[in-house]
Amino acid sequence: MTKLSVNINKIATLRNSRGGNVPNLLHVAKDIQDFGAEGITIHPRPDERHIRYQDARDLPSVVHTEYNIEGNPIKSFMDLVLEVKPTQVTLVPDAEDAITSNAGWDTIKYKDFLVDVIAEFKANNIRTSIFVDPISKMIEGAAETGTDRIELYTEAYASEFEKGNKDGIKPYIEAALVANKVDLGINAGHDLNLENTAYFKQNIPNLLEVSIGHALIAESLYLGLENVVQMYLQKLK
Ligand SMILES: CC(=O)[C@@H](O)[C@H](O)COP(=O)(O)O
Ligand SMILES: NCC(=O)COP(=O)(O)O
Repeated sequence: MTKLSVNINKIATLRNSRGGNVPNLLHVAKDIQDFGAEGITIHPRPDERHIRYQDARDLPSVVHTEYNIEGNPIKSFMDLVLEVKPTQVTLVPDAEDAITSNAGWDTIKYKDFLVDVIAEFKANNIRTSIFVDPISKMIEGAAETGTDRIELYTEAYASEFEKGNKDGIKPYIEAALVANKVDLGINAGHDLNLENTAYFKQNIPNLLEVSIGHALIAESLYLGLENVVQMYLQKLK
């Protein structure tokens, strides 16, 4: 069984573009869970361009499934996560000015740093996951940090899949086999969508969770537009 955690960053992007509270992030998070999703993911960035730190504090009032907070463990992020105490924290080594996450951790170079950060979160009963590329030695390095899980960075898979190359899954299968061997739980995410998610799931042994945001929100617009346009036409009769 693979859990779906919906990343709601893009709902906050849309809300922030007008300065008001439409769409209402808490309402959307509540609906997503009512519709069956098993988790809510957010990735507050230091510039708060989408999720604000206050959103992270407000969401526990409605999130009754798994609450996953992703981000680079700079001091303000660590303080926030330790205050909010989500189900899971996913550590992502993204630069402050990155448009989106664009690489996994070098778990060998940053081992000592990761060991300390992970120990602090685990001491506070927060499950830990670290974002990694599908490279065997990075998975083995992840196991040395004490993390509970890894999140496989799926951008490369998604981009190969879009080109029609299903072999893009191969490094992920190898990485998953290593993770299984060293007893790390496996999550995955980034650019997963309605086209490529099933094939990924079918091929990755013991995939515990996927977090999906950008495509899922875009697909919700595509699939919901006809209904809403028809509803407006009714109003205008
Ligand atoms: C780690 C990861 O892949 C996601 O958190 C993704 O980076 C979403 O963040 P943005 O919505 O800011 O692109
Ligand atoms: N961890 C990945 C995530 O939360 C969503 O990534 P994306 O679907 O927005 O690319």
